[in-house]
Amino acid sequence: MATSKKELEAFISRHKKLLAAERDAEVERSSLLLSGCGPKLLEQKGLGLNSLGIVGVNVGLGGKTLVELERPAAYHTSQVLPPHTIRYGCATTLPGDLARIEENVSSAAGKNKSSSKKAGEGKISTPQEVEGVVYKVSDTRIVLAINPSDSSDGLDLPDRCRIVKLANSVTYDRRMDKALDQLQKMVLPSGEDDKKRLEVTRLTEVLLGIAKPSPVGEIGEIAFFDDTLNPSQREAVKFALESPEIACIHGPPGTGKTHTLIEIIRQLTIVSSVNAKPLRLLICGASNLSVDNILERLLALPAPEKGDKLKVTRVGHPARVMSNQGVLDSTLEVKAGRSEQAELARDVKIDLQAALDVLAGKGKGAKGKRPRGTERKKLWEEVKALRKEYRQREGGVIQTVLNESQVVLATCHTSGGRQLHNHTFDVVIIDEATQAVEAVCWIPIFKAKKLILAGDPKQLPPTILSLDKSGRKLSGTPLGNPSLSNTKSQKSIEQENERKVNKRQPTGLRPPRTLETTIFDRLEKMYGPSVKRMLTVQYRMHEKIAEFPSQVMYQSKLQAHTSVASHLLADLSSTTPKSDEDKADVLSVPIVFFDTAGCEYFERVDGDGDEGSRCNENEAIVVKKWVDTLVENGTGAAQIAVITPYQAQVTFLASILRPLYGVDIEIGTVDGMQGREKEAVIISLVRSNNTREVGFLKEKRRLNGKLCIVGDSSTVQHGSSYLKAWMKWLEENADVRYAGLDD
Ligand SMILES: Nc1ncnc2c1ncn2[C@@H]1O[C@H](COP(=O)(O)OP(=O)(O)OP(=O)(O)O)[C@@H](O)[C@H]1O
Repeated sequence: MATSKKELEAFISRHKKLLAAERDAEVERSSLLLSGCGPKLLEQKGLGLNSLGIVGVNVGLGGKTLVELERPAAYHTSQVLPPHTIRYGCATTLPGDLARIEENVSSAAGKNKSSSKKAGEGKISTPQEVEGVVYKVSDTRIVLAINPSDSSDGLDLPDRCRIVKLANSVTYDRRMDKALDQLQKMVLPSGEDDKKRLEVTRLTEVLLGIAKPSPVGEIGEIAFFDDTLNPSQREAVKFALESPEIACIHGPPGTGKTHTLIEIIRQLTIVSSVNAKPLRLLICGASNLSVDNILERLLALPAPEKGDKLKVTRVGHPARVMSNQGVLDSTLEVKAGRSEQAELARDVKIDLQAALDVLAGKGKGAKGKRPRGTERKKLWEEVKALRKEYRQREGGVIQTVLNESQVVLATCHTSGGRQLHNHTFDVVIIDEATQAVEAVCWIPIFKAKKLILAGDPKQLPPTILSLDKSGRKLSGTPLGNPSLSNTKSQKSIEQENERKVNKRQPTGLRPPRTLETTIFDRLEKMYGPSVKRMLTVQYRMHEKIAEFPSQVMYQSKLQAHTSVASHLLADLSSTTPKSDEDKADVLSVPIVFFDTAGCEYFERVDGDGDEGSRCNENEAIVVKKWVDTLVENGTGAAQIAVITPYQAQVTFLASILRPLYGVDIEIGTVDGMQGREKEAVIISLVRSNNTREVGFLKEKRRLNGKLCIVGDSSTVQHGSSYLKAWMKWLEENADVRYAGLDD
């Protein structure tokens, strides 16, 4: 099926076009928001933070200037930052949002100011404004990294400032474009120079259909480290070890995808019948969270009986604010800081910090006065020279740490940074590959000979903004999975899925229709089911709860492990039924459906709901009654989570539940949930919505006890065919109850 030159061209140019469209959409969205809103509204929308003070200007890795901001007590009663969306990492694996520090001015003035400039344009607008990438965020502090070159003519920040989010990193980030350029030069060299510089690996050829995957090598029996692995996990490990170039691991929620990856990592890093020498691995994830998840599990492994503990280094910033110490100690930054060579760099850093302090008016006897004029210029010259020296010394330390690391972990995007520039690896593993756009996956792929992808193509694809004129994703596919977007019954969805799987003929290299087509999807289409192994035992839900998703999305292949298959709330030692009736009706039923059809519980659009956020108060009251019943029967509030698709409903539910149950009970939208394990989950559907995914399925937590759905089957079934089928299934399989509030 060797891919033709024309097909390669079409594939790469389509990717470039889609990325450019995505960037335009992001810039347009940011500019619209910034020009249309004053500071107060921006803060309310989570796009700005007002009245901040600068608490530090420090030097970070790479000699970057790190500006730290907090809410000074003088302007605020609470130091805690209000809710906001300014992030230092996002779903598409980028490093952090682009934000601007500017003077805190009144609403009207701020509005004009913001509108004067488009997001992502230029760097420093006036001496009072500076743009940077969000480097770290905690509850009380936000840190921006300003590029050395951007601050080289002097940082002169206002005393009272604010931050506005200019854009997600997609807007300004070029690493993905660079990866596509590199791919193009590799496979479509325009001259001898390209040919000489960029050697095409067998892996690249296989990924693009230029060459077929090499035959799988038989490796015989494997001595597994983890003897609790189930047969599908063992098979996935074996497949990943014996595949010469690519292996995809399909892990539906709770099937132990991470568990399996950890075994693969352990196997690859030892000498065995498969590897004559321990291999060097690059482990990437679509998000910082996914990378940290693997890192935490690797750190928790027992020390090996013989030999050294695995040398693991995390490049980039751990996502969790409360990251455990082990995670922080594994970061390149901390490791580099602790090495002996670091002493040398440290001296320069101290001088550099001192010079920056003088510039910020914090020098000895400066009393807050910043040097001006020629003195300032001279100091900046000094800072520049010190920075250069620091970078060189620090570079040496970093390379030493990385050269000694057998396993390096980073987001796909971060793996394209300067620190890993000349590093190569035997294997690259990309976790949550179904939530990353293909271009970002290529960044680490260039560094390796073999690729292992893990993910679940049935869960939400990467978030894409670019829409065509008719409001559809660029271009072609309506929102969601095409197979689910027409009205079909559950049976026909199942049959169609079955047919698709059986009939699927491998295809050649096709240009993607949208950025939602991930590399995982594409390889499956290109090479058929033989390119992947699926994990088929889930450890999170009662078998009845998992039945519908298993049938519709996983061809009924998903089974519940015996530890969860029949687990009910009644099995918990903490639950104490009020009566035999409650024991049977409340604690021993896996799925309850409060169908509000006919009750006329109308939803309403939230007051300032420009995003059309909706709320259904009566439905919320049904939820509350059920929470009350669960708690009366001994279920702890901390064991309960309430999920709903709409922020307005979250707010209303919180207003009636928090006064009674405090912060223990978790209430949130599917995306915003914390991921703690819960025994009982309640879903408030509010109305028909077009998510093709039923919220609880995306849950990262254990949901083994009980699921309760509150919704109007007659409205909801007008949503996607998936929801329609789910409603039907619930009517037939759940314990359907009348949701009237007459009493
Ligand atoms: N072989 C196994 N034996 C016992 N428990 C297991 C096994 N595999 C996985 N589990 C348990 O299943 C749960 C899910 O595992 P894990 O977090 O690895 O899954 P995952 O597929 O990565 O999850 P996610 O849905 O978050 O992607 C965990 O509680 C884990 O301990």
